[in-house]
Amino acid sequence: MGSAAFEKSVTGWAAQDASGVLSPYSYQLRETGPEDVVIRVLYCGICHTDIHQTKNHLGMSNYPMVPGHEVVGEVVELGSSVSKHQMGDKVGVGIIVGCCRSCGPCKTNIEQYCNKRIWTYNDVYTDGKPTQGGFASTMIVDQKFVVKIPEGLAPEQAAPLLCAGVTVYSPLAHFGLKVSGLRGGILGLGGVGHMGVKIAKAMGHHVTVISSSDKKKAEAMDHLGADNYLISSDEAQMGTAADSLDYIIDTIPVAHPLEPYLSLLKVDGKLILMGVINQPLQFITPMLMLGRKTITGTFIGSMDETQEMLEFCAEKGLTSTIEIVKMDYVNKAMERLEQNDVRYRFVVDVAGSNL
Ligand SMILES: NC(=O)C1=CN([C@@H]2O[C@H](COP(=O)(O)OP(=O)(O)OC[C@H]3O[C@@H](n4cnc5c(N)ncnc54)[C@H](OP(=O)(O)O)[C@@H]3O)[C@@H](O)[C@H]2O)C=CC1
Ligand SMILES: O=C/C=C/c1ccc(O)c(O)c1
Ligand SMILES: [Zn+2]
Ligand SMILES: [Zn+2]
Repeated sequence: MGSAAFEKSVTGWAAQDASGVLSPYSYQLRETGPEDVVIRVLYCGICHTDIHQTKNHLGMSNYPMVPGHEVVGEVVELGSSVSKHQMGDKVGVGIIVGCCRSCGPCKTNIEQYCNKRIWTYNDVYTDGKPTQGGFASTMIVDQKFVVKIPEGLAPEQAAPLLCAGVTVYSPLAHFGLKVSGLRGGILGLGGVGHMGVKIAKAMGHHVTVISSSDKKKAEAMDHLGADNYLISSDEAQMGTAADSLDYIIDTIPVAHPLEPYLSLLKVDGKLILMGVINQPLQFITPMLMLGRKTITGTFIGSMDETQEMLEFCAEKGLTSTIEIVKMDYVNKAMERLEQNDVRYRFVVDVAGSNL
C-alpha cells in the first residue's frame, strides 16, 4: 500500500533537537486512505505540552518533530469512505489521531485512555511513518479524530478549545461537576486555566483563581469573570479560603506542593491534576483522609466530549482569549509561553504565514 507517487509533500516547522527551536521542514504525508480527511491548516494554538515535547521534558521526544495539537482547518479532500465530514467543512484536531478500537476504553468511547493511542505528533502511525502536528500547511487525519467546528465559532477562537477547552470540560463532565452552584478553583491561569474559568463560569460555578502572583488579578476578575482571586504564597488569603472549594483544576506545569491546595477543598472535594510533571508530588495521607478528599488526573477528553464541548462553547458564546501570531514568531511565542508571558493562548495563523 502507499505509493510515493500519491504522497503529498508539505512544509511544517519542526524542532530538530531538545533546544526546541523550530525551523522550516519538508516531509511527505501518507496517501489519502478511505477513512482519511485532508485538512488545510488554518490556525494552531500553542499549548505548554508543545514545550514539554519539543524540549524533551519527558525524555521520549523524537526529532524532527512538528508540534501543534490545537488545530483548526478546512477539509480539502475526502477519502472514499468518509461520511462524517464534507469538502469545505471547518474542522478540528486535538492531541490524538489513532487508537486500537478494540480495548475497553475504545469500546466505551473514551479512546483517549487507549494504551495504543496514537499521538498527533511525536508518535508513529499505522503505516510506520512519524506523526507530525499542526504547525504545518496540511494534515491527513482519520475521520474519527476530526471534529466539526460549529457555526458561530471563529476558527482562530476555536483552536485553543481542541486541547485547553476539552481538558477542563472533560473532568467537570465526568465527575458530575457540571451542576450550577458549585465552588471551583482554577490553579494556574494560563491557556488551560483561562478556559477553566470561562467554562466553569458558563456552568454556573463560583470560580476562584489561585495564581502565583497578583499580575493577572484585574484581568481574571474583570475580563474572564472570576469571582475570587488568591495568591498562592499569601498564607492569610489561603487560610481564609480553607475548606471552601468543591474542586480544583490544577494546571501548574512544574513540580509543586499539593497540601496548600488540598486545604482549600471541602469534604469530598477533588484536586484534579492536569500538569504534565515527571517528578513525584508529595502529600501526607491525613490531608485526604480527614476530609475524604480525592486527588485525580485526567487526559484531554474523548472525541464525543470534544464535540460536545465545542457545541457548549458555541451555545454559550464562549471564546478563548488569544494572541494571534505568524509562524516566523513561533520561537519567540514559545519562549514567552515558557516565561508565563501570554494572555492566555498564542494561536499561530498557519494559513496566513507563507510556509
Ligand atoms: N492533562 C491533560 O490532558 C493536559 C495537560 N496539559 C498540561 O497542563 C499544563 C498547563 O498547560 P497550559 O495551560 O498550556 O500552560 P500555561 O503555561 O499556559 O499555563 C500554566 C500556568 O501555570 C502557572 N505556572 C507556570 N509556571 C509555574 C511555576 N513555576 N510555579 C507555579 N505556577 C506556575 C502560571 O499561572 P499563574 O501565572 O496564574 O501562576 C501559568 O500561566 C502543562 O503541563 C500541559 O502539558 C495541557 C493540556 C492537556
Ligand atoms: O496537551 C495535551 C497533552 C497532555 C499530556 C498528558 C500526559 C502526557 O504524558 C503527555 O505527554 C501529554
Ligand atoms: Zn495541549
Ligand atoms: Zn484501544
